[in-house]
Amino acid sequence: MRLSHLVPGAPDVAVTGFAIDHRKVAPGTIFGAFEGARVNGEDFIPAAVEAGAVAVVARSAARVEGALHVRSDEPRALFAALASRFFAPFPATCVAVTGTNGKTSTVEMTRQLWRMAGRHAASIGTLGVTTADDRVTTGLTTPDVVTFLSNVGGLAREGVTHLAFEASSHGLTQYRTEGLPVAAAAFTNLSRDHLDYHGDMAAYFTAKLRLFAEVLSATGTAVVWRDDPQSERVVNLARERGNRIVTVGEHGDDLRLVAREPTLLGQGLTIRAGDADHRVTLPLIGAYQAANALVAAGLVIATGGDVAATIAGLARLQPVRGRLERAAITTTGAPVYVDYAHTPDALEAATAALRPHVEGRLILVFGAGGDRDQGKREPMGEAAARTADVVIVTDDNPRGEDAAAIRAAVLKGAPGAREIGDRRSAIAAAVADAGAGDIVLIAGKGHEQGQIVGDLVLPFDDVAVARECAA
Ligand SMILES: CC(=O)N[C@H]1[C@@H](OP(=O)(O)OP(=O)(O)OC[C@H]2O[C@@H](n3ccc(=O)[nH]c3=O)[C@H](O)[C@@H]2O)O[C@H](CO)[C@@H](O)[C@@H]1O[C@H](C)C(=O)N[C@@H](C)C(=O)N[C@H](CCC(=O)O)C(=O)O
Ligand SMILES: Nc1ncnc2c1ncn2[C@@H]1O[C@H](COP(=O)(O)OP(=O)(O)OP(=O)(O)O)[C@@H](O)[C@H]1O
Ligand SMILES: N[C@H](CCC[C@H](N)C(=O)O)C(=O)O
Ligand SMILES: [Mg+2]
Repeated sequence: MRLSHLVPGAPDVAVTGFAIDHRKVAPGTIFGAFEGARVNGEDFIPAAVEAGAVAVVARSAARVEGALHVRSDEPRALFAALASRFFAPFPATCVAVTGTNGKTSTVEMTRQLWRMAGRHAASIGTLGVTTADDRVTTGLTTPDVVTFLSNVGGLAREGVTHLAFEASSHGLTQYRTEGLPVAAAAFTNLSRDHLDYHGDMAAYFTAKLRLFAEVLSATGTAVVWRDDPQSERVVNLARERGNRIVTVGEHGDDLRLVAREPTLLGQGLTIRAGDADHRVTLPLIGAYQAANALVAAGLVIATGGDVAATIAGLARLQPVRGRLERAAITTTGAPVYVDYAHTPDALEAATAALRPHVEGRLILVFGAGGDRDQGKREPMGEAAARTADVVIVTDDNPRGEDAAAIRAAVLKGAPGAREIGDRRSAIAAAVADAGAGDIVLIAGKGHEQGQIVGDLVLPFDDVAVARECAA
């Protein structure tokens, strides 16, 4: 590709790639220099030019010498638009999911439902880039724009026609997922998280709404979990923009959840679509998993899927890694579940999912991550104390913070809880304590494979540790 094709009036030189990190610049690269939360990318412009950048996308105020300065008031947006032309073509049908909780589950279920319908489908999110036969992790829920667009282009080259991806609030604020046509966008729910980055709930919600205000195609469909109090704003925004709207949930118009009865291994759902009631057994427990399954079905139907076949497909959904995953049974017969709940709302959802199955006590092991929203810690403790019978507060990725201080903040909300900092010891104590009729829930890390302490990632897998402790 030639620079002059991307930027009118630019020199006719070859463009070999895109980078937002000066350390990844090679001769022929277009460098995006952005002001970040930690450092100012504009400081690396001279180094990028030195490494061979042919153009730099940056604010007008930035200084660029020795390469073309492509100016923009919103350089991240312009950079994404140029990069998308370089990495295209993309899968014909792309859909995105935002919301505080449920993004990973929903994109994974969407991918599975498409596959059942014979589509060549993939998902991108916290679990990585997932196709029918492969999964590669990227480290972030929504990878940086270059990683994202190059992966999406790569999937299209492999023959993927249907892509569901997670749009995190960080990703939306930083224009990480721009430049490809988004046929449908889903909203799962809104509750407290990430206020360290966004400041307050209003700014956090505005970041999420960008998906509907700017990223979703003008001709696309908004798929909305209607039981969330904040869904009104999403519906109004979509209406103002003239998007088609598909609402799902007990208050949904298009896929109405009429009844939900927990069974031993799942739940029976009655879903009203149009005039017809469809009954299906979802092989997953918990209201939250039913919610995500309905949003996924909404996305598939919004992009042309058959209504009856899509709903019937819910009966064959496979569990999502690390989301209410049954890891082990203790020697006393107590099931041990692993879940990725890392917000107050998610802890409520995960404990509520298990409660109908508890005959004795619900024993909850969890902590809160370091270098993340400090204000969610006490509410997480409160949610735990309110919904579980026995609470053990432990460590979850302390990162750069003092682990004991994080636990103390959580314990403020759960004064009666036990404190066992070492996560393996905490899991061992819960497993040892569990008797017949009890259930153990280990929350916060789900699929994660490491405990981040300082700059180190120490190998750690809740499922594996639960199995070792239960053996
Ligand atoms: C807070 C946040 O979102 N940070 C991410 C973001 O940083 P930023 O744009 O603010 O960048 P910065 O580090 O200040 O640097 C500014 C610019 O200078 C560049 N740079 C920086 C250093 C250098 O030597 N050379 C250089 O060119 C950077 O590439 C960047 O473009 O862009 C960086 C480059 O892509 C990411 O690595 C970084 O993720 C950090 C590691 C992170 O922990 N992010 C988490 C919080 C995150 O994004 N989480 C979300 C939400 C999770 C969820 O709830 O689902 C996610 O989508 O994963
Ligand atoms: N629809 C939902 N409503 C409430 N809680 C949910 C819902 N879906 C998932 N959860 C809770 O949130 C946890 C994380 O779910 P999931 O990974 O699907 O969300 P996510 O939005 O991708 O999270 P992240 O922000 O980390 O990427 C689950 O393990 C569960 O405890
Ligand atoms: N996407 C979330 C994941 C949190 C997972 C939890 N284990 C933690 O480290 O807090 C975040 O980056 O805030
Ligand atoms: Mg996720």
